[in-house]
Amino acid sequence: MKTLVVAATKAELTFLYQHFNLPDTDFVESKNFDLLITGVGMVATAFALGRYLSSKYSLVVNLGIAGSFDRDIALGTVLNITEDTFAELGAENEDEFLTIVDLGFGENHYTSTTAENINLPTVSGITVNCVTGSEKSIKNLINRLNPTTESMEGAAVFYACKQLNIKSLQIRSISNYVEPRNKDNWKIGLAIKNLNDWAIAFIGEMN
Ligand SMILES: O=C(O)c1cccc(C(=O)CC[C@H]2O[C@@H](n3cnc4c(=O)[nH]cnc43)[C@H](O)[C@@H]2O)c1
Repeated sequence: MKTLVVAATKAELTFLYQHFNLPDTDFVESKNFDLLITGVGMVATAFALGRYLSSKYSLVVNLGIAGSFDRDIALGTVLNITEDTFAELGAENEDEFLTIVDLGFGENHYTSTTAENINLPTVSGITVNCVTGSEKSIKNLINRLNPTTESMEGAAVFYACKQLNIKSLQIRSISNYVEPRNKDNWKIGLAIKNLNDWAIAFIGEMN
Protein backbone atom coordinates (compact mmCIF):
# COMPACT_ATOMS: atom_id res chain seq x y z
CA MET A 1 0.00 0.00 0.00
CA LYS A 2 1.23 3.44 -0.93
CA THR A 3 1.12 7.01 0.39
CA LEU A 4 -0.40 9.75 -1.78
CA VAL A 5 1.05 13.23 -1.23
CA VAL A 6 -1.45 15.95 -2.22
CA ALA A 7 -0.81 19.69 -2.66
CA ALA A 8 -2.60 22.53 -4.43
CA THR A 9 0.39 23.92 -6.32
CA LYS A 10 3.74 22.57 -7.50
CA ALA A 11 5.43 25.64 -6.03
CA GLU A 12 4.48 24.45 -2.54
CA LEU A 13 6.48 21.24 -3.12
CA THR A 14 9.45 22.74 -5.00
CA PHE A 15 12.16 21.20 -2.80
CA LEU A 16 10.38 17.83 -2.55
CA TYR A 17 10.39 17.59 -6.37
CA GLN A 18 14.09 18.52 -6.39
CA HIS A 19 15.07 16.21 -3.52
CA PHE A 20 13.42 13.12 -5.02
CA ASN A 21 14.27 14.15 -8.61
CA LEU A 22 10.59 13.94 -9.65
CA PRO A 23 9.33 14.71 -13.18
CA ASP A 24 7.65 18.12 -13.56
CA THR A 25 4.09 16.72 -13.84
CA ASP A 26 0.91 17.03 -11.76
CA PHE A 27 0.68 13.30 -11.05
CA VAL A 28 3.87 11.45 -10.20
CA GLU A 29 4.21 7.77 -9.42
CA SER A 30 7.36 6.73 -7.61
CA LYS A 31 8.44 3.57 -5.84
CA ASN A 32 7.48 4.61 -2.32
CA PHE A 33 4.87 7.33 -2.79
CA ASP A 34 2.73 9.05 -5.43
CA LEU A 35 2.20 12.79 -5.66
CA LEU A 36 -0.83 14.73 -6.88
CA ILE A 37 -1.07 18.46 -7.62
CA THR A 38 -4.74 19.36 -7.56
CA GLY A 39 -4.95 23.09 -8.28
CA VAL A 40 -6.11 25.67 -5.75
CA GLY A 41 -9.43 25.27 -3.95
CA MET A 42 -11.81 22.61 -2.75
CA VAL A 43 -13.50 22.00 -6.14
CA ALA A 44 -10.19 21.36 -7.95
CA THR A 45 -9.08 19.20 -5.03
CA ALA A 46 -12.26 17.12 -5.01
CA PHE A 47 -12.09 16.64 -8.79
CA ALA A 48 -8.43 15.58 -8.76
CA LEU A 49 -8.98 13.20 -5.84
CA GLY A 50 -12.05 11.80 -7.60
CA ARG A 51 -9.74 10.88 -10.49
CA TYR A 52 -6.75 9.57 -8.59
CA LEU A 53 -7.71 8.46 -5.06
CA SER A 54 -8.20 4.74 -4.72
CA SER A 55 -7.87 1.91 -2.25
CA LYS A 56 -4.28 1.33 -3.39
CA TYR A 57 -3.40 4.17 -0.99
CA SER A 58 -3.23 3.57 2.76
CA LEU A 59 -2.44 7.20 3.64
CA VAL A 60 -3.01 10.62 2.08
CA VAL A 61 -0.76 13.47 3.24
CA ASN A 62 -2.10 16.91 2.35
CA LEU A 63 0.73 19.45 2.30
CA GLY A 64 0.53 23.19 1.80
CA ILE A 65 0.87 26.68 3.16
CA ALA A 66 -1.86 28.31 5.24
CA GLY A 67 -2.93 31.49 6.96
CA SER A 68 -2.96 31.74 10.75
CA PHE A 69 -5.55 33.53 12.88
CA ASP A 70 -3.17 33.23 15.84
CA ARG A 71 -0.38 35.83 15.85
CA ASP A 72 1.50 33.91 18.56
CA ILE A 73 2.35 31.34 15.89
CA ALA A 74 5.48 32.47 14.02
CA LEU A 75 5.37 32.60 10.22
CA GLY A 76 7.07 29.48 8.88
CA THR A 77 5.78 27.25 11.68
CA VAL A 78 4.78 23.78 10.49
CA LEU A 79 1.53 22.48 12.03
CA ASN A 80 -0.50 19.28 12.07
CA ILE A 81 -4.09 20.29 11.24
CA THR A 82 -6.14 17.55 12.79
CA GLU A 83 -9.60 19.12 12.45
CA ASP A 84 -10.98 21.09 9.53
CA THR A 85 -14.35 22.70 8.79
CA PHE A 86 -15.96 23.88 5.55
CA ALA A 87 -16.55 27.40 6.90
CA GLU A 88 -18.88 28.77 4.20
CA LEU A 89 -21.02 25.69 3.62
CA GLY A 90 -24.54 26.60 4.73
CA ALA A 91 -26.98 29.49 4.50
CA GLU A 92 -27.23 33.03 5.77
CA ASN A 93 -30.35 34.02 7.66
CA GLU A 94 -29.82 37.78 8.01
CA ASP A 95 -26.85 37.98 10.44
CA GLU A 96 -27.17 34.34 11.52
CA PHE A 97 -25.17 31.60 9.78
CA LEU A 98 -26.82 28.21 9.42
CA THR A 99 -24.35 25.37 8.78
CA ILE A 100 -25.08 22.48 6.47
CA VAL A 101 -25.61 20.48 9.68
CA ASP A 102 -28.26 22.99 10.84
CA LEU A 103 -29.90 22.64 7.41
CA GLY A 104 -29.98 18.87 7.74
CA PHE A 105 -27.79 18.18 4.70
CA GLY A 106 -24.78 16.49 6.28
CA GLU A 107 -21.45 17.32 7.88
CA ASN A 108 -19.13 20.33 7.73
CA HIS A 109 -16.39 19.15 10.12
CA TYR A 110 -13.75 16.50 9.34
CA THR A 111 -10.68 15.14 11.11
CA SER A 112 -7.39 13.57 10.18
CA THR A 113 -7.37 9.85 10.82
CA THR A 114 -3.79 8.69 10.83
CA ALA A 115 -2.35 6.63 13.64
CA GLU A 116 1.14 7.98 12.81
CA ASN A 117 2.89 9.78 15.64
CA ILE A 118 3.48 13.26 14.20
CA ASN A 119 5.77 15.42 16.29
CA LEU A 120 4.18 18.78 15.41
CA PRO A 121 1.72 21.08 17.24
CA THR A 122 -1.88 20.12 16.48
CA VAL A 123 -4.44 22.78 15.58
CA SER A 124 -7.88 23.07 14.00
CA GLY A 125 -8.43 24.85 10.72
CA ILE A 126 -11.11 26.02 8.34
CA THR A 127 -11.36 25.60 4.58
CA VAL A 128 -12.67 28.51 2.50
CA ASN A 129 -13.30 29.43 -1.14
CA CYS A 130 -12.45 33.06 -0.47
CA VAL A 131 -9.31 33.99 1.51
CA THR A 132 -10.53 35.94 4.53
CA GLY A 133 -9.47 39.59 4.34
CA SER A 134 -11.69 41.86 6.40
CA GLU A 135 -11.83 42.52 10.15
CA LYS A 136 -15.58 41.80 10.09
CA SER A 137 -15.15 38.35 8.50
CA ILE A 138 -12.23 37.51 10.82
CA LYS A 139 -14.32 38.39 13.89
CA ASN A 140 -17.28 36.36 12.62
CA LEU A 141 -15.15 33.29 11.89
CA ILE A 142 -13.42 33.45 15.28
CA ASN A 143 -16.76 33.79 17.08
CA ARG A 144 -18.35 30.98 15.11
CA LEU A 145 -15.52 28.44 14.67
CA ASN A 146 -12.45 29.68 16.60
CA PRO A 147 -10.02 28.36 13.95
CA THR A 148 -6.25 28.54 14.18
CA THR A 149 -5.55 28.17 10.45
CA GLU A 150 -7.20 28.75 7.10
CA SER A 151 -6.61 26.98 3.80
CA MET A 152 -8.54 26.39 0.60
CA GLU A 153 -8.28 22.57 0.41
CA GLY A 154 -7.86 20.84 3.78
CA ALA A 155 -11.42 19.80 4.57
CA ALA A 156 -11.92 18.60 0.98
CA VAL A 157 -9.00 16.18 1.35
CA PHE A 158 -10.34 14.88 4.69
CA TYR A 159 -13.79 14.52 3.10
CA ALA A 160 -12.51 12.47 0.14
CA CYS A 161 -10.43 10.22 2.42
CA LYS A 162 -13.41 9.62 4.69
CA GLN A 163 -15.52 8.55 1.70
CA LEU A 164 -12.96 5.86 0.80
CA ASN A 165 -11.96 5.04 4.39
CA ILE A 166 -8.33 6.02 3.76
CA LYS A 167 -6.18 7.49 6.52
CA SER A 168 -5.32 11.16 6.14
CA LEU A 169 -2.97 13.78 7.49
CA GLN A 170 -2.82 17.53 6.84
CA ILE A 171 0.48 19.33 7.40
CA ARG A 172 0.71 23.04 6.64
CA SER A 173 3.27 25.74 7.15
CA ILE A 174 2.13 29.24 8.06
CA SER A 175 2.83 31.73 5.26
CA ASN A 176 0.72 34.64 6.51
CA TYR A 177 -1.61 35.91 9.17
CA VAL A 178 -5.28 36.15 8.29
CA GLU A 179 -5.73 39.91 7.96
CA PRO A 180 -6.80 42.53 5.43
CA ARG A 181 -4.86 41.46 2.33
CA ASN A 182 -1.22 42.59 2.17
CA LYS A 183 0.89 40.08 0.24
CA ASP A 184 4.07 42.01 1.22
CA ASN A 185 3.60 40.56 4.73
CA TRP A 186 3.49 36.95 3.48
CA LYS A 187 6.55 34.76 4.02
CA ILE A 188 5.81 32.18 1.34
CA GLY A 189 9.45 31.22 0.70
CA LEU A 190 10.12 30.50 4.39
CA ALA A 191 6.85 28.56 4.75
CA ILE A 192 7.58 26.43 1.68
CA LYS A 193 11.16 25.71 2.79
CA ASN A 194 10.07 24.58 6.26
CA LEU A 195 7.16 22.54 4.86
CA ASN A 196 9.42 20.76 2.38
CA ASP A 197 12.10 20.05 5.02
CA TRP A 198 9.42 18.37 7.13
CA ALA A 199 7.97 16.46 4.16
CA ILE A 200 11.34 15.19 2.91
CA ALA A 201 12.19 13.89 6.41
CA PHE A 202 8.72 12.31 6.81
CA ILE A 203 8.89 10.51 3.46
CA GLY A 204 12.47 9.46 4.20
CA GLU A 205 11.44 7.92 7.54
CA MET A 206 8.48 6.15 5.91
CA ASN A 207 10.77 4.04 3.73
O1 LIG B 1 2.99 33.86 -4.71
C1 LIG B 1 3.70 32.85 -4.61
O2 LIG B 1 4.93 32.83 -4.81
C2 LIG B 1 3.06 31.58 -4.22
C3 LIG B 1 3.81 30.41 -4.21
C4 LIG B 1 3.23 29.23 -3.82
C5 LIG B 1 1.88 29.22 -3.42
C6 LIG B 1 1.18 30.39 -3.42
C7 LIG B 1 -0.22 30.43 -2.99
O3 LIG B 1 -0.86 31.46 -2.91
C8 LIG B 1 -0.79 29.13 -2.62
C9 LIG B 1 -2.27 29.21 -2.36
C10 LIG B 1 -2.60 28.25 -1.27
O4 LIG B 1 -2.22 28.78 -0.06
C11 LIG B 1 -3.12 28.44 0.95
N1 LIG B 1 -3.26 29.65 1.76
C12 LIG B 1 -2.21 30.35 2.21
N2 LIG B 1 -2.61 31.36 2.98
C13 LIG B 1 -3.95 31.29 3.03
C14 LIG B 1 -4.93 32.08 3.72
O5 LIG B 1 -4.64 33.05 4.45
N3 LIG B 1 -6.22 31.73 3.54
C15 LIG B 1 -6.57 30.67 2.76
N4 LIG B 1 -5.66 29.91 2.10
C16 LIG B 1 -4.37 30.20 2.26
C17 LIG B 1 -4.37 27.94 0.24
O6 LIG B 1 -4.61 26.62 0.64
C18 LIG B 1 -4.05 28.00 -1.25
O7 LIG B 1 -4.19 26.79 -1.91
C19 LIG B 1 1.73 31.58 -3.82
